[in-house]
Amino acid sequence: MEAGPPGSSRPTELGPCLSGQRGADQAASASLQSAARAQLGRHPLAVAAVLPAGGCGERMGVPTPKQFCPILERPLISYTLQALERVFWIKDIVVVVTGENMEVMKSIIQKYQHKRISLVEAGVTRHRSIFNGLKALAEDQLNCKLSKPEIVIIHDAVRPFVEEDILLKVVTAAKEHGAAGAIRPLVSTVISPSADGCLDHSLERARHRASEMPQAFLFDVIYEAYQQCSDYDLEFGTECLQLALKYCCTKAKLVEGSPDLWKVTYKRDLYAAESIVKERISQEVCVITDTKEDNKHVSHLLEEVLKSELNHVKVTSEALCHAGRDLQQIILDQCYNFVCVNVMTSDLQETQKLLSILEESHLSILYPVVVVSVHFLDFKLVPPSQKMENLMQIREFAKEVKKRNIWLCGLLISYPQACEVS
Ligand SMILES: Nc1ccn([C@@H]2O[C@H](COP(=O)(O)OP(=O)(O)OP(=O)(O)O)[C@@H](O)[C@H]2O)c(=O)n1
Ligand SMILES: O=P(O)(O)OC[C@@H](O)[C@@H](O)[C@@H](O)CO
Repeated sequence: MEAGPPGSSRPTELGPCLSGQRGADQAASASLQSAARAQLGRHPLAVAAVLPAGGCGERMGVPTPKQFCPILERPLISYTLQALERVFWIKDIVVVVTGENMEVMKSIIQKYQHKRISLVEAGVTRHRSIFNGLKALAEDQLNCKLSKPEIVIIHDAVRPFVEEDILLKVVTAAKEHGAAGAIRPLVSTVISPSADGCLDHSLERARHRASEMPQAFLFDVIYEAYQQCSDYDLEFGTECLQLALKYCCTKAKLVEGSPDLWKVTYKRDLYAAESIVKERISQEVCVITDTKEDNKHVSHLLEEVLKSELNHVKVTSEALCHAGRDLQQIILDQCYNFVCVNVMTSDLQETQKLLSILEESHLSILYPVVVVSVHFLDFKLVPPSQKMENLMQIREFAKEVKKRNIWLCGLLISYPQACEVS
């Protein structure tokens, strides 16, 4: 489906979403969903989200608008979309992008299989972009699948680390108060300069807070506020909560958020975001083996060593022959790191089987999957050079699977048969 004509607010819905990827999230979200039902009332509220993503990222200092800058070779905005997609009670996600970035956005949705996304054209300021997103939800257009929600979440597309619990808190608070927004303690003290560039006064830091996102509103409140909004506010304003207060006399409920709600603004924020993503996907390692006794023995030893070396990481062992059952569950639980154990063989059959399973699972669409093909060989029995030929195949393999975001490497370990590995 094409996006609406330039400048229109007619949205477009694009792209199916990952099924497997969401398995673990469904389990995790189930408890929150029941909490949501309890807090949002017996008849689940119609909740939609508007993600302003029409900026140029001037402070980032790079040609690419920061929402499209890569984190682990995947655009930043895709992480935010994934975070919102994990929340099953958000029925529509309206992404507001400039006309020139519409095609880029559509390709991101297609490549990462995002779902429930509608695209709307941005305005020249953030408030105008948000207003365009709200119009798309307000205008009951016969040919579009969007309908006016009771509650609308507004969340900057460059705040990727948003969790379901803060979304539920601001939506629940907005249902009661008409508006709600996440806040964080100030890190620096706010001061007010005088005309001559000297300190006029400073604000008491403990009595003030930083306004973050997500924010949530009764749709009619925030839509009315934007319709009443002055051009000055649309041009220079930075705070949606203030619009609800100024134009609808609605005092937003302030909700303490987690430290992860920060906005990617400067280049350093991209590096920080990438290290957070890396840390999150490095929480589990799965040692894969076949059922040969030797392999099972070595993989068990390897598992114990990894557990002791990576004591904060969950290490599991699985036999590849149970792939249909156990490995799929491990994949659903979002393990992205695999060690494939091969004892006394340099052939890659087991590793190839694992790679096929991983490719079929689409696990690597959203995050890179790391596979280490470990080969324990007795160099006295067979000279390494002969075995190295086989293992050199792994380089060709690695080039091939890298195209599907699977990072494969090989490890050759001397494993003298004479001694028992204790
Ligand atoms: N005309 C605009 C300007 C900003 N935004 C979006 O509003 C969010 C927060 O704004 P900000 O961090 O200021 O983004 P930029 O305006 O892109 O950054 P800069 O001010 O450094 O140019 C971002 O997701 C940005 O894409 C938008 O939708 N439309
Ligand atoms: O001013 P910026 O466009 O960088 O940021 C916009 C908002 O994210 C920012 O004003 C928050 O404090 C929430 O309102």
